[in-house]
Amino acid sequence: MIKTSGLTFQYDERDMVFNFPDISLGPSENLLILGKSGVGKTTFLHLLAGLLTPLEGKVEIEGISIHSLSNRKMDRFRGQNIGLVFQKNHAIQSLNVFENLQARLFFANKAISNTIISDLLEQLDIIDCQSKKVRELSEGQLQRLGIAMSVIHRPQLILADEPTSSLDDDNCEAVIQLLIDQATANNANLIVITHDGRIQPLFQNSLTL
Ligand SMILES: Nc1ncnc2c1ncn2[C@@H]1O[C@H](COP(=O)(O)OP(=O)(O)OP(=O)(O)O)[C@@H](O)[C@H]1O
Repeated sequence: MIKTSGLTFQYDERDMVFNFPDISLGPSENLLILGKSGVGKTTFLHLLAGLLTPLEGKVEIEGISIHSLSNRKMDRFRGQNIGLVFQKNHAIQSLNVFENLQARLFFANKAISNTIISDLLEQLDIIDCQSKKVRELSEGQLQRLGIAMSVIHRPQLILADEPTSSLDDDNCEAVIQLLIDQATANNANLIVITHDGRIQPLFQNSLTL
């Protein structure tokens, strides 16, 4: 569950102040955040992930006010409870697909289960790539690995930044459906930011910044 109240943010004293709307999602609810380029979507997502500190207001995830945590506790909280899907893949190039997921579980301080990894790779249809190095993957396979890495540790909150901007309609819907399925399977919240209106019908809630 995630709830925000009165969130504002400013990059620098001379910059404009962003005022973000309050959001509140119950168990397993998802949200699409739309908005034109430059309106502050990524900034909002980074506040929700605890990567930026608000000027005012708070973000509560599973009842914890995340910006009141120390940096060390915040890093640990994020590693264990949040799954981030970025436009650019953050997998470790020198490891293969399977090893990347083992590493993700290690860094989240979760037990390393090869069965859970295999099951997820099966679900995402990249089991045949498990021994491939990251640089040997196609764009679509890389995107699936990105999703696998964001959900393998069963986070309570999945945050995705423009996951579909470079995809055709079929792949766009497939990627969003994968994220929704993973969130539902783990009883997690999913928040996606985009300027891609194609995916709006797949979401329970949406708001425009
Ligand atoms: N580190 C930064 N320092 C100063 N200004 C920044 C910084 N990052 C972003 N901004 C500015 O804040 C505004 C919002 O940026 P943000 O990336 O949140 O927008 P966005 O809605 O995600 O845009 P896009 O859809 O193009 O990715 C932009 O005007 C941007 O130039």
